Amino acid sequence: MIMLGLTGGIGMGKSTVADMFARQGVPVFDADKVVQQLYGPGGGAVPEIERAFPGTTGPSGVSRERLSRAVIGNQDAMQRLEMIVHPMVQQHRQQFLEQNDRQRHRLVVLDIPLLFETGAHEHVDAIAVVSCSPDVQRSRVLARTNMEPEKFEAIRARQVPDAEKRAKANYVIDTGLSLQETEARVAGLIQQLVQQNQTPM
Ligand SMILES: CC(C)(COP(=O)(O)OP(=O)(O)OC[C@H]1O[C@@H](n2cnc3c(N)ncnc32)[C@H](O)[C@@H]1O)[C@@H](O)C(=O)NCCC(=O)NCCS
Ligand SMILES: Nc1ncnc2c1ncn2[C@@H]1O[C@H](COP(=O)(O)OP(=O)(O)OP(=O)(O)O)[C@@H](O)[C@H]1O
Repeated sequence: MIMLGLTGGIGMGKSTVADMFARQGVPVFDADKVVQQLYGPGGGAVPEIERAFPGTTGPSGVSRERLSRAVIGNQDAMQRLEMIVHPMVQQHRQQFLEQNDRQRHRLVVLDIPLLFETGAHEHVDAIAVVSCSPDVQRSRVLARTNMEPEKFEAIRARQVPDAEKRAKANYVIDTGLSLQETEARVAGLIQQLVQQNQTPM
C-alpha cells in the first residue's frame, strides 16, 4: 500500500484536492476532520482543552473562535494545544492505516495540513503538495468568514514556507488552475502511483 501524504499551506486547496482523491475511490484520512470530531460535543479533546484554556469550550464542544483568540499569535499556548491534539490525531491515523491495509488498498491519501511541521512526512511513501501563487492563496483565505489579515499572517508564520514544501515534495499539484484541470491532474497522479505499486489487489 502506498501512503501518499497530502499537504499545503493555508487556503492552497488541500481539502478540495483531498475530495478529488476521495471521489476517485482513494481512501483519504482527513486530519482536520478528526480534529473537528475531537472538538465536537462530547469530543475526546474537549476536557483537556477546557483544563488548559478555561472558558474555550461549552455544551457544543470547543469554540474555535475563543480557542483561536487564546492561541493564535502565542507560541507557548499553541504548543500546549498541539501537545493535546496531535497525539490524538496520530492515534486515529494509525487506526485508519491498519484498516485500509487489511482491506488491501493500493493507495491511500493522508491529508495532513502540518505534514512537515509534525514530522509525519517521515512516515509516508510519497509527498504531494498543493500549491498556487501567494496572491491566489491570500484572496481565497481572506474571502472566508472569521478570517482577518492578522490571523492569516499569524497562521502562515507557523507553517513551513510553500517554496520549501514544494522542494521537499515528490509531486506538486497546481491549484491555480481551473477545478477541472486540477482534477484531471489528480487522476493522472493516481494512475501513475497505482501503476508503480503492482502488488495484487
Ligand atoms: C487554532 C485553531 C483553533 C483555529 O481554528 P480555525 O477554525 O479558525 O481554523 P482552521 O482549523 O480551519 O485552520 C486554518 C489554517 O490554520 C492551519 N493550522 C491549524 N492549526 C495549526 C497549527 N497548530 N500550526 C500551523 N497551522 C495551523 C490549518 O492547517 C489551516 O490551514 C485550530 O486550527 C486548532 O485547534 N489548531 C490546533 C490543532 C492542529 O494543529 N490542527 C492542524 C491539523 S492536525
Ligand atoms: N484548481 C483548484 N484546486 C483547488 N481549489 C480550488 C481550485 N480552484 C479554486 N479553488 C477554490 O479554492 C478554495 C480552496 O480551499 P480549501 O478549503 O480546499 O483549502 P485548504 O488548503 O484545505 O485550506 P485550509 O488549509 O485553510 O484548511 C476552495 O474554495 C476551492 O473551490
